[in-house]
Amino acid sequence: MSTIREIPEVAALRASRHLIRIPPEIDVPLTRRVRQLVDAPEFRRLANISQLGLVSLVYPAANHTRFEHSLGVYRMALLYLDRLADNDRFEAAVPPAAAERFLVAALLHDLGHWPFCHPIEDISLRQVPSHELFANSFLLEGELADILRHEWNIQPRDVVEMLTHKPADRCGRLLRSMLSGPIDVDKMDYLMRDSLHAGVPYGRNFDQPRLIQSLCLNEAGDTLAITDKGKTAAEMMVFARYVMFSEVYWHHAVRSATAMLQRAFFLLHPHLDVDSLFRLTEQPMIAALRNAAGDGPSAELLDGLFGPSRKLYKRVAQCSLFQEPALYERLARRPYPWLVRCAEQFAGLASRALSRVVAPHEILFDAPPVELEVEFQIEVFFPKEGCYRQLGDVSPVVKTLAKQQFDDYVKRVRLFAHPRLAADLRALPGLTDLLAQAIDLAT
Ligand SMILES: Cc1cn([C@H]2C[C@H](O)[C@@H](COP(=O)(O)OP(=O)(O)OP(=O)(O)O)O2)c(=O)[nH]c1=O
Repeated sequence: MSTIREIPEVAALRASRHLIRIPPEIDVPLTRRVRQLVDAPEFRRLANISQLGLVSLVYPAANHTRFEHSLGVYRMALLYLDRLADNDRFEAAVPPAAAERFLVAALLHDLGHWPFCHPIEDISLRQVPSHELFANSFLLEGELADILRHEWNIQPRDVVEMLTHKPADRCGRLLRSMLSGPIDVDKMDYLMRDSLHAGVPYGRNFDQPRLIQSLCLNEAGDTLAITDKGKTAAEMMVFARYVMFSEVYWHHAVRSATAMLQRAFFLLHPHLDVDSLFRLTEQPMIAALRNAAGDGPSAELLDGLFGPSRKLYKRVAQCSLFQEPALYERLARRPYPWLVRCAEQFAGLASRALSRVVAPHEILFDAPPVELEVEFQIEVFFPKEGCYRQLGDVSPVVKTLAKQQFDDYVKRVRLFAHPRLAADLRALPGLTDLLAQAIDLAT
């Protein structure tokens, strides 16, 4: 095999047999060695982990799995390679063997995800590994590792490196930007797929084929870029991501459910064996958490999420950076245990103000996590002028939505309370002072 187009999987893009169908009417071509990976237990596990976790409590059809998404990402990786195979600079920089490793890395990029991975990772507990690190145990040994070695002639360690390390060489940097960057194969699939299953148009409202058609290399030749033909599609993708965050991933009821799970996990984690817990699929993990909760405070939180009736905590107060910058700045990107202390202090103050017992777990503070989202920095090539410019410099939409603190626009600070308390707390005349006092006491 001497060219990218001769890679059997890229050639199979034009095949009419051995296809897996995924929504929306997309055929993913399978070669024998791809099927072997997809059928391996480490990959099958993803068929029992939902992509969006608690989002389905708000958007009931958002039940698609990491398995479906991974197949979508793999097909997207094939389309990227097929397009870039026409690019002389790409062909010169990326040998076919490296392109094959990229395909495998795209397919396996989510192997380390466990159920409800994002909310749990976001609270940054010492005992919780990153999902990228957790993937090592599924990638480096077992059936899947044997298939990589014997059927693909790929060392599992090289896939781990491609997914987790900052590469020093040009080829590595280029492939890495296709796996994790502003227009990576992951975002291209999940924005469309999450939007489709949630039943909203926002994440699908950009011209994917046009964007793929415009893929090229940046001026230095070590990162993915686009030509000016893809500029509008890229701007609309930035907007799609912004709206998906505000309407789906950071929807207030999704955040209520997220804050409930985070507090339950935080209360339980000293008694959990996280390594074996994270190997479970979704339903067994829920059962293990509820079992560990017994009749302690986390049981009520977990029951509201996973019990026979849905009882999400209600909003008592919320603000963005623009509404209340001082309050926002005090709560955003602070360590999670400190947010729990704020909630405990607020529960004490609220007990006095309402003259009834408010238990600490009945109050939840939710705020943007420490980790910031990826910035949308991408070069645009203007062939007529023969120059490259940053998309943010030629697009007011991107400048506003992506360059300047994407997180502060879409992620709010919120105070949630148990439904039996929320209305009374909202009616308290001194609520804002109570909030400020709780933060002072926790600091
Ligand atoms: C941030 C976030 C993402 N998600 C979903 C949206 C996507 O389907 C998926 C994205 O996460 P991943 O697939 O883990 O990818 P990522 O974190 O590398 O994403 P990005 O490149 O955007 O930084 O998780 C949530 O459900 N809740 C969240 O709070």
